[in-house]
Amino acid sequence: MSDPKPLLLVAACALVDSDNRVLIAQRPEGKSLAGLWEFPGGKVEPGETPEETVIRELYEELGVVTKVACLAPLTFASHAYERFNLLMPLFVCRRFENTPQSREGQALKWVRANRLRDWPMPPADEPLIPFLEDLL
Ligand SMILES: Nc1nc2c([nH]c(=O)n2[C@@H]2O[C@H](COP(=O)(O)OP(=O)(O)OP(=O)(O)O)[C@@H](O)[C@H]2O)c(=O)[nH]1
Repeated sequence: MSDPKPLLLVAACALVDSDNRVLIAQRPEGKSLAGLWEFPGGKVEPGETPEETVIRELYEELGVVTKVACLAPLTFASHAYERFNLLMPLFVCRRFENTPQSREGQALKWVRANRLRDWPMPPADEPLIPFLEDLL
């Protein structure tokens, strides 16, 4: 019998600009799911709240500064990947400082919610799109 699949907690954020577009980032070569477009975020480290994870990752990946009060929970993704089960809360953030810049070599794109399907995303993300379309 193989070990039960671990539950991986990842926190992600849809940054929304003044034109109601959402930021997506392309996963770089060499990582799992390379080439797919995703919402900024990452694994929740021990002792972190998901909000703290998002704030840390936005800064590390994009140089963006925000705070807990500017993160609104929108929905979550739950997806069974081959090696783990992903649970991923998705926050929305409209108030942040600094223009997002690619700090880890990832391509960035601002897209309208109703155009997100034009950009291939990980399977866990597809059910998130209607929530963003409704909101934006
Ligand atoms: N940040 C982010 N991760 C996502 C999204 N959708 C999705 O399935 N994931 C998965 O959640 C995990 C995020 O972890 P991470 O971003 O810290 O991991 P990582 O780059 O070190 O990649 P790796 O450890 O999978 O190679 C990855 O397995 C990624 O495939 C998303 O929209 N944003």
